[in-house]
Amino acid sequence: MTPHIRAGRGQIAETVLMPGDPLRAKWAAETFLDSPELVNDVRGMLGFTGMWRGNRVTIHGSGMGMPSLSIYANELITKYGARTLIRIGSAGAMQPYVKIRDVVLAQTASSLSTPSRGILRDINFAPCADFGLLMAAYAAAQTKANDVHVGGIYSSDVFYDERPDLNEQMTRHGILAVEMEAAELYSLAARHGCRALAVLTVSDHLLTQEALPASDRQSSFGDMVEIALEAAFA
Ligand SMILES: O=P(O)(O)O[C@H]1O[C@H](CO)[C@@H](O)[C@H]1O
Ligand SMILES: O=c1cc[nH]c(=O)[nH]1
Repeated sequence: MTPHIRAGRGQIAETVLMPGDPLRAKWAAETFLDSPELVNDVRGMLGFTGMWRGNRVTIHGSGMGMPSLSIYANELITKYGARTLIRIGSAGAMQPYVKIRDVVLAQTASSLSTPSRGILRDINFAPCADFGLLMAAYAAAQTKANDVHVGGIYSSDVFYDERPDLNEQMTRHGILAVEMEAAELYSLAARHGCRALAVLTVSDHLLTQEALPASDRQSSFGDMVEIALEAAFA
């Protein structure tokens, strides 16, 4: 047990999928895992452990934003022995050729800052995905219906950004999409020698202002979950 996770030590798998939304964790566990067991509900943050094709997997919410993800990822890694952490999140497209429901594999995650900044200080660390997971996810994505893009994303501290110039620079520098957790996940994984990847589904478009409803973000991003599971156990 930790301050934020009530699971016993053996109840968390070495492979953890992390959506921001706890109800996406519930939907994904009930849809894709055999015999999913609820292992956490502290503060309403849901975690489930079950089996996928004979492999043990935990699907645990991260909450929104890097400080929240940092709490759960730290505890999952240091107290429960998680070794492979794959974020399954929604994102806002920042390029005209990236469409709603496309999948984005985050090769790198730029940010203005992360919770790890306190440790890294003046180091302009470049958080990046595990290459093996990235390659396996790209291969898995070729078998799915939606288009896949691989490249840099932007992990923002805010959803409602009042600096349009910032998004313009991200778009100008080829950033594919914005979300709010991957940079800290990659930094933590690097520090603890774990594998990490963010597999994202485009739910919003910053250039066209399209946006999917909350119900779709919660329970319709199946390709992303399958890609994450296939990559984890490739
Ligand atoms: O859908 P999730 O995984 O929560 O991810 C995205 O959605 C939230 C904002 O709506 C942020 O957490 C952002 O990163
Ligand atoms: O952080 C996020 C997530 C989804 N859509 C956005 O526009 N931003």
